[in-house]
Amino acid sequence: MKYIVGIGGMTNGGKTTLTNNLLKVLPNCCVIHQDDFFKPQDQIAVGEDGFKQWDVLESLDMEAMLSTVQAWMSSPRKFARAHGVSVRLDASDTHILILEGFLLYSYKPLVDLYSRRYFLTIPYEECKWRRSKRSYAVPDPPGLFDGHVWPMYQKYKREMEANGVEVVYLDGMKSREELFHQVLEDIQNSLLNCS
Ligand SMILES: Nc1ncnc2c1ncn2[C@@H]1O[C@H](COP(=O)(O)OP(=O)(O)OP(=O)(O)O)[C@@H](O)[C@H]1O
Ligand SMILES: NC(=O)c1ccc[n+]([C@@H]2O[C@H](CO)[C@@H](O)[C@H]2O)c1
Ligand SMILES: [Mg+2]
Repeated sequence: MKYIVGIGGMTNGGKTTLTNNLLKVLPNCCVIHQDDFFKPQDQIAVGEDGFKQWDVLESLDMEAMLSTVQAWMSSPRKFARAHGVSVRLDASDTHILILEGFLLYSYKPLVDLYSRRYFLTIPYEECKWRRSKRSYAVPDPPGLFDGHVWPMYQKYKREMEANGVEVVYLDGMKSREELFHQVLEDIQNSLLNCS
């Protein structure tokens, strides 16, 4: 069985942390990070607001991300081997793929491929605080969070809800451990229901 999990949601919600914890324990589990598909800086549009528009879908090479997902779908075993993931030879033959990123549910060709879509959220103040402590490959210019990051987050979330995309909301204020156990248990239950 092939099982695709989305760990999506807002910037600094804890997506990468949760994903890395799940990867340590889930068998036959590969990962694709959406952040690896950002276009080069010179291809990022500058908005009327003067900010580079990093937080829009057009700043990501989603076709390339989709191709990578399709490569996993056509042969999870080969994909795992190529990415250094050890494959267990047990009877169930379940293969899991985690897609991790901030705009997972806004690109139509991917939306229906998920078996389960998680969406991490934290309050505005916490998000702004966590983000201010981070250093990205391209540092945030002053005002980017309120001028671009937060409004784009709200816009895409509104669209996702309007489109009726079903997600499991996760409270990113819970501890790392609690989130890990909650999601692991949920994935295990959902896998049992699928098989
Ligand atoms: N459950 C948690 N409670 C408190 N802090 C957390 C929790 N999970 C992650 N963090 C911290 O919050 C910050 C963001 O975490 P992480 O990088 O996992 O988020 P992300 O959603 O992947 O963010 P990005 O938008 O940069 O991809 C990090 O400093 C991390 O250590
Ligand atoms: N990874 C990058 O190239 C990059 C560059 C500039 C900004 N970002 C930020 O990453 C977040 C998603 O994880 C988004 O909010 C981007 O602003 C990433
Ligand atoms: Mg991350």
